[in-house]
Amino acid sequence: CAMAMNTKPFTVFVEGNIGSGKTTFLEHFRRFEDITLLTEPVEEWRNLKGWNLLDLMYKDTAKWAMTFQSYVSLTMLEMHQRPTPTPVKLMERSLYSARHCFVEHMMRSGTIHPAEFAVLDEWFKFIMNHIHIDADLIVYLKTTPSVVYERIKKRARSEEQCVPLSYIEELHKLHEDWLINRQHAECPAPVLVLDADLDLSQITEEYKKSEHQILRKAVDVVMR
Ligand SMILES: Cc1cc2cn([C@H]3C[C@H](O)[C@@H](CO)O3)c(=O)nc2[nH]1
Repeated sequence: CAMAMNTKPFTVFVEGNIGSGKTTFLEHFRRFEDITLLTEPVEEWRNLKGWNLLDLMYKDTAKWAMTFQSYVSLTMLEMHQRPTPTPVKLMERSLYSARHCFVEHMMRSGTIHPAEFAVLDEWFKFIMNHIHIDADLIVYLKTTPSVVYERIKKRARSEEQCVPLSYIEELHKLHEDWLINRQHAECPAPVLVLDADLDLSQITEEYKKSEHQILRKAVDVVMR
């Protein structure tokens, strides 16, 4: 059903560690015509005018992490701002996980210089204070670091093969601080936690739990 352009879509962020199954989760909703799926623009990060920023970041993190996260945040902002013709919009990750998980980790681990962190943080604060970001629900694909570490090995995305378990564990803790302990207030959306350790066969039940909640909200938005 066409969306009256004056109402905002019910916007869902799908968040979780590397290898937690976000893309698989989003693809589960591909069949619904009333939902717009915005998957992580990894291909844009892999080819910005011929430069593979993702690979550069993993290969020489100290040199390229700031540049990479700066571009990731720009692509995220573009996705947040992209007009959505459907009542529901599902996004893979967000400006919030960019700042509170990835940039935060890079600052704490000393991967980026405090001056670089300060610049990224000023951009984030400016956006938070001047641009309205829709956020109605966060689906958190909660995983155990060792489980996703094995998946990353199996998935064998070339740039990630040197990712150590310690990085996955630190990213997990930052997701928990943000989504379970709610240590950051900019994104007040409720969090639906799914057990994403489940393997593909079992996880359909978990998806059904979120599907009901998301689609019911979509009906509310359309009927508003
Ligand atoms: C918002 C955001 C997403 C994101 C992904 N990544 C990395 C993790 C994975 O290896 C790959 C695809 O998610 O990109 C990152 O380093 N920083 C990020 N920030």
